[in-house]
Formats: sequence, structure tokens, C-alpha cells
Amino acid sequence: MIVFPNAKINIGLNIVEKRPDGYHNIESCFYPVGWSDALEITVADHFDFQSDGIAIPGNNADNLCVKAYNMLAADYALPPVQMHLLKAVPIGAGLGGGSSDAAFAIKALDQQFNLKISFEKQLDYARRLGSDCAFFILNKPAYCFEKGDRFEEIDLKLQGKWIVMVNPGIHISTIEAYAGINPQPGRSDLRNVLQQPVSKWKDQVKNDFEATLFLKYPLLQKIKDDLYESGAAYAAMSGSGSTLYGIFEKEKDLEKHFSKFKVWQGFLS
Ligand SMILES: C[C@](O)(CO)[C@H](O)COP(=O)(O)OP(=O)(O)OC[C@H]1O[C@@H](n2ccc(N)nc2=O)[C@H](O)[C@@H]1O
Ligand SMILES: Nc1ncnc2c1ncn2[C@@H]1O[C@H](COP(=O)(O)OP(=O)(O)OP(=O)(O)O)[C@@H](O)[C@H]1O
Repeated sequence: MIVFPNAKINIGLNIVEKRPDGYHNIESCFYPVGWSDALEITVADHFDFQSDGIAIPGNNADNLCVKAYNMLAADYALPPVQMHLLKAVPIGAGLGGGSSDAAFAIKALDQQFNLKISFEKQLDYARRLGSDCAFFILNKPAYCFEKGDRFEEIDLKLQGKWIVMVNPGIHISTIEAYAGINPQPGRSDLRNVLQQPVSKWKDQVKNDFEATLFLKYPLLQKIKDDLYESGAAYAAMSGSGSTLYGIFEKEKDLEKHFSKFKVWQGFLS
């Protein structure tokens, strides 16, 4: 079986408070986008994991695909498999790429081996692997809260709008990004703000990671400004960075404009 774990963007990201467990409660809209990896799972004589494309830091045993397999193999009679990951989504990029690989591995193993794991139970497994993972089990536009691992579907009509994502190749670890944050409770409900037209979001839909990370990496601010100058109706950083995105009302080819960087552009669905 081959699946295509796609990335997400965060539209708005309020970091509300630090939790007793050291994590942060957040509020954000997670939106699936087309930038994707490919993950192939085939039955084999012994378990094996290989990856191509972008090099993934760490050992294979730490890979979230391997962790997903081991987690399910502890509870279900799974045969040995070969997992082959083609890594195309930038890492440490705020796009949730590794989390998506994990969630898609859970969904693929469930389907391929007819495990009949309920949606709720798949969410529980995903939450064990990372805060962003649960969203990718649903993989539809969602308002996420608590650690980002609880959500409700949100009716955001962005279908047919054009997105340009620009990754400058700066690796920002999630831990590093949260470390520089002063949480701020009591902001307006993001769900209401997002009901306004995209062109009204600019001064109201904020990513709390931008302030500190733009000071540390001025290039990020420059790319965001450049997206607005290129005609974006809304531009922001996704998650803990370093990817910036712009949402455009009409198709706009910016591949050459941002040729120094990794770019993915296409229609939102
Ligand atoms: C920045 C976001 O991508 C926004 O969608 C997520 O909040 C990050 O989620 P993630 O990469 O799945 O993060 P995890 O693997 O669960 O956690 C990595 C580290 O990030 C910090 N972390 C993560 C999520 C959260 N709500 N609060 C945190 O403080 C913690 O230090 C944690 O040890
Ligand atoms: N399948 C995978 N793809 C990417 N990274 C993985 C994967 N499995 C494990 N990892 C580990 O996770 C780290 C990246 O996590 P990190 O949360 O910083 O970035 P991300 O997956 O791009 O998502 P985000 O920045 O949105 O949280 C890598 O450095 C790597 O060690």
C-alpha cells in the first residue's frame, strides 16, 4: 500500500498558557495542504525501514513511522513489513511532516491488515506519538486546542484559493520555538475571526511564534513581506516555522521569484 502523508499549515496560532506537564495549551486552525511525502508499506520477511529524499535526523528506530508500527504491533498481530518513506516535506519546518507520516502509518496499517481500529482509538494512538499527529487522522480543516491534539471540524471556505509555501531551509525545532514564548490567555475566539474574508485576516490572525523567531531570523519577516508585496491576501508563518505561506485569490506562479528556497504552490482543497 502506498499513502501520501500531506503537510498542514497553521492559520492563526495563539499560545494560551503553559501547562503543568510543561506543554502549552494552544488555539489554532490546522489546514491540510498538498505538499506530501510518500510512504509504501509491503509485507516482508523481517521488519525494515528505509527512507529517501530529504535526510531525516536521528536513527531509524526514532522515526515516527517505525514508532507507529511498533506501537500497533504491541497490541495487534502484525506481520513484518518493509516501510519505505520518500521524504519531501521539509523537516523542522512547521508543516507537521513527521506527525503526518506517523498518522498515515497508523491509518495505512489499520487498512492494510484490516485491524478495524476505531477513529477514536486511532486518535489515541496518534496522540501518543506527538501533539500534531491526531489532526492528520482527521486531515480536514480543524480548530485545534489544548496541546493541539483536540479538535473540532471548522467550515473554512478556502477551496480554489492558491497557496504558495516558502521554506528557507532554516531548521527550527519545536522545543526551541516554544522555549521563547510568553503565553497570553484571553484572546478573541479564532473561529469567529476566521469567518471574515481572508483579506481581513492580516491584522487579526496572528501566529505567536512570529515575534521571537522573526527577531532571531530576519529572513522570515522578509519572505512574509515579499509574499504580501506579491499580492497575497494573507501571509503568515506556519506553526513553529520556518515555512512561510501566502494565500492568494488567484493562481500566482512564484516558483522563480523564490528560486533560492524550497517552494510548493497549488490550489487549496
Ligand atoms: C507548533 C505546532 O506544530 C503547532 O501545530 C505544534 O504545537 C507542535 O507539535 P509537535 O511537533 O507534534 O510537538 P510534540 O512532538 O508533541 O512536542 C515537542 C515539544 O514541543 C513542545 N510543545 C509541543 C506542543 C505543545 N502544545 N506545547 C509544547 O510546549 C514541548 O516542549 C514538547 O516537548
Ligand atoms: N518521518 C519523520 N519525518 C521527519 N522527522 C521525523 C520523522 N520521524 C522522526 N522525526 C524526527 O522529528 C524531528 C522533526 O520534528 P519537528 O517537530 O521539529 O519538525 P516537523 O516534523 O517538520 O514538524 P513541525 O515543525 O511542524 O513540528 C526530526 O528532527 C527527526 O528527528
